[in-house]
Amino acid sequence: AQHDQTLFEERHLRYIHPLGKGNFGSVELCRYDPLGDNTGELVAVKKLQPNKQSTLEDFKKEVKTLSILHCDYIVKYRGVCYSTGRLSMSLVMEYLPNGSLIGYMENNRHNVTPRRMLLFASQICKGMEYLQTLRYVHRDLAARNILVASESLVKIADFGLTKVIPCDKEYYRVTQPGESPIFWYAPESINESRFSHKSDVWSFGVVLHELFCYCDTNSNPKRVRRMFSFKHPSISMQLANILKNNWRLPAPPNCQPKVFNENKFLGVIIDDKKSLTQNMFTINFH
Ligand SMILES: CC(C)(Nc1nc(-c2c[nH]c3ncc(Cl)cc23)ncc1F)C(=O)NCC(F)(F)F
Repeated sequence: AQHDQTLFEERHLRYIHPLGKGNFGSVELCRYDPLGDNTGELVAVKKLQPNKQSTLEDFKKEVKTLSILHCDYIVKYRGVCYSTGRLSMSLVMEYLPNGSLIGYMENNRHNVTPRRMLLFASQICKGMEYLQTLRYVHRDLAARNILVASESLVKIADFGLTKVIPCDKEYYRVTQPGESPIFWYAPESINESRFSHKSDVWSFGVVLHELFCYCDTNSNPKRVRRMFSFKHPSISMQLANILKNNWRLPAPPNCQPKVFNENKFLGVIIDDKKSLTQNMFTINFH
């Protein structure tokens, strides 16, 4: 039978070091080295950490989701690795050495121009537009979940919270919201645990803010974010209230007027009536 490229044998998977903890699992850098001569390729391996929130079922859904996504702006699925005895499985993805957008923006602050930020934003938009055509809602769109493939390419990653919108509805209601990143949540997600393409558009607006703040957690967003970072009923109630009173994220420091003016990002309110790419293309890139 033709060799299955998506099946990784555990015995050839060499652990190198941890990459980080995502939704429902930890991701490690490994080298898949069947020849045993260190010429194998580097891969990011996500191991399921079964706990109260996450189950093998959820993990299998995440694997299934990533395996059918084929888009330049989404981290590539490489395959799965079943551990001996098939007690658990791991998700194997391409490894991008530049890491997440947060670290990249902090380390490359001086040579990332607003033009490059807009390029990154438009790529995230196209990745999200692709997800939307398949009726997927990411639910955790944030700069920490964007990977930098090169100085001119970023990719969306961490599909641990991604859900498919049922055909007869326009939104997905979450039953037991776990540790929620409420700073990135649209009002209806905070108040009713409702998620849709529109709530992804809202999160995209927060990612724009992160981008134009160079993902600098020390600027005002840090104070704002610290107010909302931990999930606490009164905190999410507070956030819901000030959003209801039309508070919005302040302009990023030294952000040009053409990008942010009158409390509107990029000259337009990120209009949740349109798809992400339409939003992006109503913004005239210079
Ligand atoms: C949970 C995990 C591991 N965290 C990190 N991944 C990588 C990291 C660096 N290179 C990578 N290549 C592939 C993948 Cl899946 C992750 C990385 N670098 C730093 C991280 F904290 C992650 O998935 N974060 C979302 C992402 F950064 F990927 F958008």
